[in-house]
Amino acid sequence: MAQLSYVSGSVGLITLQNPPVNVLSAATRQGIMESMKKALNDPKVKSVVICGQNGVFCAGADIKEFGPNISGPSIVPLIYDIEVANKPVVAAIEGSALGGGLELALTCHYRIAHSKTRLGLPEVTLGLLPGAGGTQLLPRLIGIPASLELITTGRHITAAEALQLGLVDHVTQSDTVDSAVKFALSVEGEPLDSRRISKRPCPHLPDLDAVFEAVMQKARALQYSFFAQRAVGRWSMPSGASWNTSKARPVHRAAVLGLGTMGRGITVALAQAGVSVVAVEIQEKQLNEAREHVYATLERGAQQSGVSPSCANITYSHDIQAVADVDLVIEAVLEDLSLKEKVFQQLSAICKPGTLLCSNTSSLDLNCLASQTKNPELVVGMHFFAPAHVMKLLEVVYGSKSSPEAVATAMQLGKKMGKISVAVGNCRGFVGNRMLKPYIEQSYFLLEEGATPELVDKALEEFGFPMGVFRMSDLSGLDVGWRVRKEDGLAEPVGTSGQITRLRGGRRYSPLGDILCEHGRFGQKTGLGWYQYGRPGGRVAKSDPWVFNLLEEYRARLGLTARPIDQQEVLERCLYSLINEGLCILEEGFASSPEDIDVIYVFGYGWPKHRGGPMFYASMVGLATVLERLDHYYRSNPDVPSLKPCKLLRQLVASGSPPVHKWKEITKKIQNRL
Ligand SMILES: C[C@H](O)[C@H](C)C(=O)SCCNC(=O)CCNC(=O)[C@H](O)C(C)(C)COP(=O)([O-])OP(=O)([O-])OC[C@H]1O[C@@H](n2cnc3c(N)ncnc32)[C@H](O)[C@@H]1OP(=O)([O-])[O-]
Repeated sequence: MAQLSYVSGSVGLITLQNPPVNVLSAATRQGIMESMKKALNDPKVKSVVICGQNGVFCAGADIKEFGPNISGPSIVPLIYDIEVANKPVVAAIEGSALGGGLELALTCHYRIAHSKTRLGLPEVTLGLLPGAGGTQLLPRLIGIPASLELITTGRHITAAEALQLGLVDHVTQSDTVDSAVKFALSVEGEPLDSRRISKRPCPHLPDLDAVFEAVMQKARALQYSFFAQRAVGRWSMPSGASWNTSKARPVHRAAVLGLGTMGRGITVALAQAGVSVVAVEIQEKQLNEAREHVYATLERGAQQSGVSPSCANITYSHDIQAVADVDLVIEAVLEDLSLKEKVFQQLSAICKPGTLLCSNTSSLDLNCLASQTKNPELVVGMHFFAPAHVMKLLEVVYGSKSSPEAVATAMQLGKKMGKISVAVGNCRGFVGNRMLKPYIEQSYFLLEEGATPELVDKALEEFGFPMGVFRMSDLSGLDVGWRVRKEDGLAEPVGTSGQITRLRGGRRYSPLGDILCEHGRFGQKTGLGWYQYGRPGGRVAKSDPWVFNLLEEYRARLGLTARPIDQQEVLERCLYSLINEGLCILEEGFASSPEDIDVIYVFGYGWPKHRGGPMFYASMVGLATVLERLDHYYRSNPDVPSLKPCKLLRQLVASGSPPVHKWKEITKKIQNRL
């Protein structure tokens, strides 16, 4: 499970051979030990290179071996013997170097990594800590803060980040083993003491407590998120109805109406959950494309999970009558209120009594849809997030007439589909999208005042979002928001009046997004948005001089003077306005707990899990600080109501800023007064 060969005359090449990912099983450890001994005792060998077969270095200890009776040589003395070797040992790292695999590389004297390698110490995701020296070697190599972050999050890093941290000595784009052999030849005979990491003193960190506190804060956030994710299942409605007083109905057959992107994803998710699906699409071409797309997606999913595809669960039809005998319908037609109202009228007439009628709408008023039916108590929203068969979050939206049984049924179906279902009220945008509005609004205002999309996105991505607001908007499509703003009468085409106005109904408004759309810049789908992507459908965002020129002309035309804006201001204005909106939602009773809001943002909007969620983060920053900063920004932007601190925030601060799990009492008091 490890083989020694001789290359370039004096290099002993040890190849780990335990497909597919060269885990350190007993036989592999035995093979490494024997090969290393042979190489070190062979006078012809002047240096050693360790690599992995199949383009993977090593995925760590063999998890299948975990248990009381691990056989074979222990891993710790094995890798220690490498470090004390009197010939240079070079790790040729490609594919993955994870856990014990990275620890093996750390005991080598040098590390050469291919540019596509992923490295990390993921033990914490297995409930372990690195057990082969990683906790001692890593801090001595890259320092305590970076080591703590890698060990406590278990995240994988790229070769580029590893090089930047000093974790590897060289990154290659060519053949990794060749590069490592050449490197080994170049260091033969060099002194090795300075290359033995365990010999280095552990770095002294003056603010070690603060660093550990930051780690503890992440741990607290992850633990909070763990429990919040479970708390949302104990939902309640303003009427007092709740999860333990409402009985869900069984759903054996469900229909999906409208097989666009969302309808297809919902069909896949239902089929994968073992629910029999009637997939209905009136346009023949769209129906056929959907059938192929769903089949291919199920096939791919089956290959990954090893479960047989569930296509037998799905029947397709272009006739809405096909939904007559299902238990529940999920409508996913175009986001157009009048069209949806017509559909709900038809469904109410066609479906058997007791059928639940659900809409996948992302922000339209559920009460309008319910009012088109004979049984408005059977209407709820099931707001999925694209791609619907992947994203974990499901907002279950109750209208004013939705029955607790209908909510319980939708919540249970969501859970059966592998979703994290959160019950929310029927305000505009529900919870997630409603909070997104001030977040995006502030990002536009920051551009007007001097920021660039790159600066804003960098601040948000360093905070932990997978994508900053502008890259995210380019991904989801700028035309989506543009359509809503036009329907709301906000997006006036600049061409007509020639004037650019920045007030709508007495409130500050930025038409920057509208201007991009008027130029056909919808984001990735058109290849141009806040960034350029090379071609329609391109994924790699590159700065676009056109955007910088637009911002300069725009500011000049409006007499705006750009000022320096730092990352802290970006975070405060984007995140605190979002947090404030979330507190308004709590105050108005459209979410029943701060945990609901945090779970929605972590699982639906990319909020970094190690920061707990907007509400938890606000409590960590300090509610008094959030209040003070919002007051500050509102004073200088009185025409931006989303910066005005809400009553609940003031009440919480006045009550001594209690921890998140104690907010409910105060929220109830305010709601009762509403
Ligand atoms: C001492 C030390 O301090 C401590 C104590 C430790 O080291 S603890 C261990 C720490 N290491 C890990 O946590 C790494 C876990 N693995 C991965 O993250 C991924 O595998 C991968 C490396 C990124 C490749 O992903 P992939 O998508 O290309 O392939 P795959 O489908 O995932 O995996 C391909 C096949 O390899 C199996 N496999 C992968 N890693 C394994 C491991 N560490 N042990 C046993 N089997 C493993 C996996 O089950 C699958 O097998 P089968 O199902 O086909 O029979």
